Amino acid sequence: MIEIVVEKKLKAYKGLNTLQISKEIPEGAILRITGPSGVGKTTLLKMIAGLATPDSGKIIVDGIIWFDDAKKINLPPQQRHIGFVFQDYALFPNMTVKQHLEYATTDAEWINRLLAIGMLENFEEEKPAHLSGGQQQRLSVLRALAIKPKLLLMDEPFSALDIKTKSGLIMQLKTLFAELDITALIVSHNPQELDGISTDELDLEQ
Ligand SMILES: Nc1ncnc2c1ncn2[C@@H]1O[C@H](COP(=O)(O)OP(=O)(O)OP(=O)(O)O)[C@@H](O)[C@H]1O
Repeated sequence: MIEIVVEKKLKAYKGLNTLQISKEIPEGAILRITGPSGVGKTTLLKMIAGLATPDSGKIIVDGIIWFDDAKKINLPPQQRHIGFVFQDYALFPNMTVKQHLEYATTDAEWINRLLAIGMLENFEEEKPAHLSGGQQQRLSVLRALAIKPKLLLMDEPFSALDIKTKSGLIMQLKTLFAELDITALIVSHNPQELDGISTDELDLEQ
């Protein structure tokens, strides 16, 4: 169970906007996060990952306090064991596809399974510059999964994929999430994209 009650002032088109979130997310949930551009979807994921700091509130995951401003607790990102798929992929330019995954895990069998899920088996020696946008995006998803996170944060993770590739990948992820007990928070603009996989929705209004 993830309990989030946070506030953060964000720069807005006109002045400041306060992002207010209050949400309980059960273990194993697949939460779709929606809302207009600039409302704070990425900022929410970053606050959960420990990459941005709320102005006030609490983030409690499985009974462990990750953030509590009153108690002055703010767990560093590396202690949160989160998988993060960044909107801009954030790949390492000098690492091959395989090295991205080896950086996260030493389990060769797991790496091979991930490469198959991402349809990147024939590209394992390539660096990001030699991959298509969709291949780069799939690599960023695989890298986030490589550590077998209990919590996976994905920021528009399918935006560069064609419909067929996307639905194939989503179905494989659904199986994997259940197998690994992953709770996933997915920012998605496309209304139909997560049909049949998402279990809950958080709509951030402006
Ligand atoms: N650390 C920060 N402190 C204050 N404001 C911030 C911070 N980080 C981002 N912002 C501002 O908060 C707003 C929300 O940004 P964010 O990237 O979270 O939006 P988003 O909902 O993910 O948008 P998009 O759908 O366009 O990706 C932006 O106006 C941004 O400039």
